[in-house]
Amino acid sequence: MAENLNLFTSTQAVIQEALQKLGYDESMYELLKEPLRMLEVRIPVKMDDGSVKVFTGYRAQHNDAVGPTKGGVRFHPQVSEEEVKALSMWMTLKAGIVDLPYGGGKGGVICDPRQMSMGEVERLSRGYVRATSQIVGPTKDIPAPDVFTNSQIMAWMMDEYSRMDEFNSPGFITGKPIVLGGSQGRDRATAQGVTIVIEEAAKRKNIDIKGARVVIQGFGNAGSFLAKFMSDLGAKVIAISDAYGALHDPEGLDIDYLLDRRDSFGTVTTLFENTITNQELLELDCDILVPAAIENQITADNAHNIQAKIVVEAANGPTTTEATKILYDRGILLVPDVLASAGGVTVSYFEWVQNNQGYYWSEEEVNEKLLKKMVEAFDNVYNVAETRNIDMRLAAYMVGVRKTAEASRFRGWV
Ligand SMILES: NC(=O)C1=CN([C@@H]2O[C@H](COP(=O)(O)OP(=O)(O)OC[C@H]3O[C@@H](n4cnc5c(N)ncnc54)[C@H](O)[C@@H]3O)[C@@H](O)[C@H]2O)C=CC1
Ligand SMILES: O=C(O)CCC(=O)C(=O)O
Repeated sequence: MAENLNLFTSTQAVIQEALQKLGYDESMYELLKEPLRMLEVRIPVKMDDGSVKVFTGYRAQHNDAVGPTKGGVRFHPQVSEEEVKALSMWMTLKAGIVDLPYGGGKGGVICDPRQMSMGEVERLSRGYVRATSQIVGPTKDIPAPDVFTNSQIMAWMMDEYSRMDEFNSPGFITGKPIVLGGSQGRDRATAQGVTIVIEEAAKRKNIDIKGARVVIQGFGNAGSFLAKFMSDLGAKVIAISDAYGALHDPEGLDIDYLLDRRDSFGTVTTLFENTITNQELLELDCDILVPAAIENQITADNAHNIQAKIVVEAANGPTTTEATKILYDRGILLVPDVLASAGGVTVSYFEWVQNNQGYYWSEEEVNEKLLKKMVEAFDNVYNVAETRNIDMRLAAYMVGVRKTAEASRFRGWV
């Protein structure tokens, strides 16, 4: 039978298993198997050549029993309704795992910002906010950056919302530039969180980070900061990649040089000739493999060939359910996305708290609070996995779904 590559239905299956293991009945699954709200919008944008292009966008709100929904907005050609739904469900799980007062939300627009001018991207970003304005807001649903969106786009979105609201609303969105109320450390928070869980996982597997061989797929916000942090800790980053190919040097790549040369979409390999493919990168001999780009990269087709001892998912959904089982059976420790990449939303929460109180923290304060949250979350999930003899993904779903399930129960929804 063909492997299930559908992110939405495969997420549903793990949520169902997690709820069963926690002792909830079928009605809880009925509530949590889909987002409570899903808005599809069409956004007309005046292009630079005078034509009008109409883009399709989405915003999914999985569950708001705990608090406002929260999650990034993705600008990518492969965005789809089902992908956005799955991403919103993963945000609920992340918020539960790091214990934030949020439910999960997520948005996306089908577009390729790499082929658009800055002006076109600005008009699209403002159009997205106008189109979704009825369901988003600082106490309803708080967007943030994701694939191919960044702090400049957050600034335009915040400005558009503030103009409509006739009020400066920094808490409407996170991942903003610091001068507009962004938090210290948000730009590197996802990678910082991934670094913390890599250190925790390495301890469990008796791997010394100093000298460990690390392979990273993706060289954008998550992947590039991670490469820097890993090489600063003395690891050898032997391969990195972007959408066009991968660079490999068994002696270790010069990360500072590559950071200097990459563009704002995380592209760098196009400057080199001796590249390998993203698929070859995943199967390289290494200690730690970090998929930090897109979904469905480790599947039943290549899971048997993964040589890493630890796989840490910085990206959302890079490993299929079947591949998760194969890696588990092979004794490879997989730290799942909903735990590993939760550093981003954690510091987004810190940003929102700072916006709400109008008092801003130092980078040391942010880092200290992030470290505490991530270590606690890792311990929690790891212990559930060990005690129950299950893989860390199922354990993370059990930890992550509980808060929303309980809040829904207390509210009398189920
Ligand atoms: N930015 C954040 O705070 C967070 C990001 N994530 C996840 O991390 C992953 C990467 O996100 P960011 O680094 O923010 O995005 P980004 O837009 O900064 O970088 C994306 C990277 O992926 C590469 N890429 C794009 N399409 C690809 C393809 N088809 N094959 C191989 N590589 C491809 C790009 O070339 C780029 O290097 C995504 O799954 C995202 O959802 C998760 C949590 C938070
Ligand atoms: O920072 C946030 O609020 C959300 C980050 C996000 O979209 C994610 O973790 O996938």
